[in-house]
Amino acid sequence: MFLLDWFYGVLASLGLWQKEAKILFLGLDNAGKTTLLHMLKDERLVQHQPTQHPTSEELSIGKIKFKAFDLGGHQIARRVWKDYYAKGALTVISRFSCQKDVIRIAVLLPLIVRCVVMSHESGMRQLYFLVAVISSPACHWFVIDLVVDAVVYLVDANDKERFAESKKELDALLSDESLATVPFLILGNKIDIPYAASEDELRYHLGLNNFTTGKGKVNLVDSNVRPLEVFMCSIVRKMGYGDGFKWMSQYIK
Ligand SMILES: Nc1nc2c(ncn2[C@@H]2O[C@H](COP(=O)(O)OP(=O)(O)OP(=O)(O)O)[C@@H](O)[C@H]2O)c(=O)[nH]1
Ligand SMILES: [Mg+2]
Repeated sequence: MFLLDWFYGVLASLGLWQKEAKILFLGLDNAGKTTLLHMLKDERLVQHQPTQHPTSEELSIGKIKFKAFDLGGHQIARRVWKDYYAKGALTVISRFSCQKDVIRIAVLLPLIVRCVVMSHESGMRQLYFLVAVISSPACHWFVIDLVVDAVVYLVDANDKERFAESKKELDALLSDESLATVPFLILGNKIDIPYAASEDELRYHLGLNNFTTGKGKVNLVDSNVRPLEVFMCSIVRKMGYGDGFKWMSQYIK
């Protein structure tokens, strides 16, 4: 009971109680994604090796579900980010999940042919997923689970030399059609370090001055505007990210 109360308390304090949120943790290597995930999971500060392979953490008690995908931030790992939010083929697969196998294959076959014809890398990635889905029901459910509710994008606010690199990756995510309506929480991490950038500085360097949608309760339902805000935080000091998650939770359906 103690565990349940504690867990409820953590999620409620982050505004995620009774929500089924699937959240991607993205950002350059060394930004603090894994540290944050484990802080959310068991409030412990753990020193991690750089993440080599995508991992996910799912916690579920009663109606509470919270699933976070921690995708590594180093250059090779960034190549798979898209696999976790791309729509298109993956969405089609999920639509036909409940049908009989024969219908599924009839629908998927033309897609497979299309993937083979597409010679570039993304065609091969889609092909890989299609084959995995057909051959394994488990894989299939894994793919369905990848519809994203929100992106938490972490930036090391102390690593000013990499702001441009971080902006480049962020811009690519923000301009991706698949994420057009997905809320973005930008966390400027490591403000416990004295020379870390200020919030204004970070906004400026990430080119977000005209794109943030406001802290607090801002109704964007009819506006066609994607929720996006910057919050500064220190994960090691357990400060700042709670406000960010509360802000984000109002936009998770
Ligand atoms: N000073 C300070 N260091 C932090 C903070 N959060 C994380 N770190 C440190 O930053 C380093 C990288 O953290 P990780 O969580 O491994 O970073 P990551 O984003 O998962 O990196 P990749 O797995 O390589 O993509 C670790 O040494 C952490 O201890 C913070 O709030 N303040
Ligand atoms: Mg990591």
